Amino acid sequence: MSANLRPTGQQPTATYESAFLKACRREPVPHTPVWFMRQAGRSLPEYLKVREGIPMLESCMMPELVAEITMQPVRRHHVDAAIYFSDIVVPLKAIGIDLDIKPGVGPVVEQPIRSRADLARLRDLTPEDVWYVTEAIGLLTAELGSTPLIGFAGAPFTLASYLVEGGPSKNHEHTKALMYGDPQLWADLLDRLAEITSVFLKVQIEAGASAVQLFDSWVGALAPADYRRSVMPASSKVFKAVEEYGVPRIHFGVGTGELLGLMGEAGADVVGVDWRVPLDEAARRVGPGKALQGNIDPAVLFSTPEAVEAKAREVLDAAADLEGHVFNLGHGVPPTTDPDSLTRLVEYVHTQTAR
Ligand SMILES: O=C(O)CCc1c2[nH]c(c1CC(=O)O)Cc1[nH]c(c(CC(=O)O)c1CCC(=O)O)Cc1[nH]c(c(CC(=O)O)c1CCC(=O)O)Cc1[nH]c(c(CCC(=O)O)c1CC(=O)O)C2
Repeated sequence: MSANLRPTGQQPTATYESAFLKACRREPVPHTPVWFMRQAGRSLPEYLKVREGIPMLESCMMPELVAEITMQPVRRHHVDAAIYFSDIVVPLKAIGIDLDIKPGVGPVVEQPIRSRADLARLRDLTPEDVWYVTEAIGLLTAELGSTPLIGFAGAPFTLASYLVEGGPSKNHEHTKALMYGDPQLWADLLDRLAEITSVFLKVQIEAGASAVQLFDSWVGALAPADYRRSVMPASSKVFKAVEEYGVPRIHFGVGTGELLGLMGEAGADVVGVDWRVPLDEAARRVGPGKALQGNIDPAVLFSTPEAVEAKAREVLDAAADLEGHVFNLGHGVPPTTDPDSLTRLVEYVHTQTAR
């Protein structure tokens, strides 16, 4: 069993009692926990140094390197959780999809998936396909001590968008064309992706991840009725598949103000909110029984320290009456962020909320 779960009748572990996991469980916390999406990576000079000459997807398959990169922001910023260094397309690469992450572009799929025959290329993922994940998390849990590790995966809609478009897309035309034009093929594609994603998350939890985040980055492109009909069944399937582990499940997307209630309903314990909706209003939309994560605008990090503090104060004030709050940005750390602004932000939130 994962070291992070509370075995019945035994003393809870220090990880279980961490501020991050307590906030996810909506229990009282010693301070508001903080971590940042994309906290590892290009904003850190130490990352650029160890990644030199190693392509992104290759680096994700090198356990020692993954563990080192995952630890870097924990050491530097004193965040309350680590996030496993990987990418949402890693499980697709692991089952043999011909994709690459092109610098300055993002994930690119050589032959997009648009027909029933294409669907056959999405075979099951096995734990052996991602042996490096199990190995890296083994190294990490030893080094992290009581700091929890968050595992993550891309949600079926966002993965489908990359597969159907063949790369990053603004308007998701091919994806939506398939969703509206061939609902059965679409449902089968999302179901396939839900299976793959479920295995990928299970591998991370069984290796020692204390929480998981399902990124549906691009689902904000949909109206609520389409989300409910065409996406929610697959996302729910993923959350259900990992329910038995009892670790908090976080769900996040960008521009999802109109979907927050449904994303919670899909099976999340914690709903991630981008910067467009204040957290008190987000809590109203999500309803009781869920913690929230977010939601300072990442662009504010390029402003003065005083402006960052003022925005952080605004976020904390809006979060004052939440059942549980995990402080984060409203999306990932931009690659050119000054890392000192993140270190200062963590310290600010910790001191402002120390109880
Ligand atoms: O714009 C696009 O559609 C392409 C985005 C893109 C992806 N992987 C990518 C890129 C290229 C790039 O970032 O330049 C390629 C990618 N993924 C990653 C990196 C490292 C970095 O950001 O500097 C990079 C850049 C690679 C490089 O160093 O050259 C790592 C990554 N992706 C992701 C995560 C999980 C997290 O955010 O914490 C993490 C781990 C971060 C960590 O350990 O702290 C998640 C991810 N990857 C991806 C998405 C989809 C949407 C999005 O990026 O906004 C998402 C989910 C999200 O951020 O909402 C796809």
